[in-house]
Amino acid sequence: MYLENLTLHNFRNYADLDVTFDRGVNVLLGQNAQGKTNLLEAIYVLALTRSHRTANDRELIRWQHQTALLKGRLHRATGSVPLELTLGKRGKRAKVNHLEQAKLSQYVGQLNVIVFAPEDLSIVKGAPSIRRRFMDMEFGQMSPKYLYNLSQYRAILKQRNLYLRQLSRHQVKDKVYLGVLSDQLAAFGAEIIHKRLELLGQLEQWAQGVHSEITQQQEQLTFHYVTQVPTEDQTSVDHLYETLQKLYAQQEAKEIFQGTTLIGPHRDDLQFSVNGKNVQTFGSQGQQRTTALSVKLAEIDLMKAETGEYPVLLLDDVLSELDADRQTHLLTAIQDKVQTFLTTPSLDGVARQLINAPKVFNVNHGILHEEEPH
Ligand SMILES: Nc1ncnc2c1ncn2[C@@H]1O[C@H](COP(=O)(O)OP(=O)(O)OP(=O)(O)O)[C@@H](O)[C@H]1O
Repeated sequence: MYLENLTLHNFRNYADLDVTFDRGVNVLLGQNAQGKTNLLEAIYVLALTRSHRTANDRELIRWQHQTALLKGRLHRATGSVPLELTLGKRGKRAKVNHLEQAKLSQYVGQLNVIVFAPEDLSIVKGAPSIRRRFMDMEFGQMSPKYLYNLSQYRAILKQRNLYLRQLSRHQVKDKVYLGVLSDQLAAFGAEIIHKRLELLGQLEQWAQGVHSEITQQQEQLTFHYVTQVPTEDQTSVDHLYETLQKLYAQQEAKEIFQGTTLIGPHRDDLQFSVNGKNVQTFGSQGQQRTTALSVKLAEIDLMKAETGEYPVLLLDDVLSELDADRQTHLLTAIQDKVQTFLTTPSLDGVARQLINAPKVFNVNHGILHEEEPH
């Protein structure tokens, strides 16, 4: 799939933008703080209805304005799909084919994007919450059911934590209601863990191939999903469900004491190892970078396998973070395959030689000027 064009109205520092993209590589060139990342963010928001940089939608609306409008025509194998998203004070509205979608989860998944920014190195070295967010954002795009289970899980988790706090403060006594919430949480939690395991298994295979190629067969990358559910109970949704139920029963006193839910996919983690050693703790900077790059490139193939089409790739200033070999690997892997948006302060060195006929835009204070093709 690729994004044919984009119209923005009062999004970040873009008052009005109307631009047509290339189906190959689009380069956004410019000094600091001109709006390069804002444009990638706009594409990400058009795809997922939320930003990868902020949880506060207000920040996305141009200062001194009340609403932001994002529109894009998406090209899919089955035809063109107009997408529209309005962000306002009272929330957001999303349209597919000019039809308003009752639920945002019905909208997400039309346009699939993968973003790769320097912060993505934190997928490897950062806190577990970053890896959970990574799994949720990527798998949510591939599976509407995953997204649905996740939103149900989060809602019940909130209720359950509130109730555990009330129990711990002796404001309520009835544990039957806690049991009901635990049951529901176990049901949605089991679905989430099961899907994560399934998709991680596939992602691992793709990532192993890429990693081995980048390191000239010197390194083998492996994934390990870290959860309190023992491996032997991870084989089916039913097993996961029963085990989670048991764990909630066993840990009840502890959870009431702490006033929070200690077990479930919101506490799980993902571990990456290179040649059997945890790369988060023992890996060199280079190994961590290669791991992050392998995982990102693997996502492209996984998304194609799951959805039938390649996603759109957003590369935010990553070239400067990668050495020449890794840059070469990245750019050759995407050539003529994936529509790519790449921000950079300058297009010198490897990139200029490797990118085949890019469409280059100069970004200047929220205005785009297309460069004449070389
Ligand atoms: N809601 C908003 N309304 C208007 N302008 C905004 C808003 N949010 C951010 N900006 C402006 O957008 C600019 C930042 O743009 P962006 O983050 O895209 O930078 P960039 O071109 O990617 O540069 P860098 O290479 O430094 O990351 C800043 O000038 C900032 O003041």
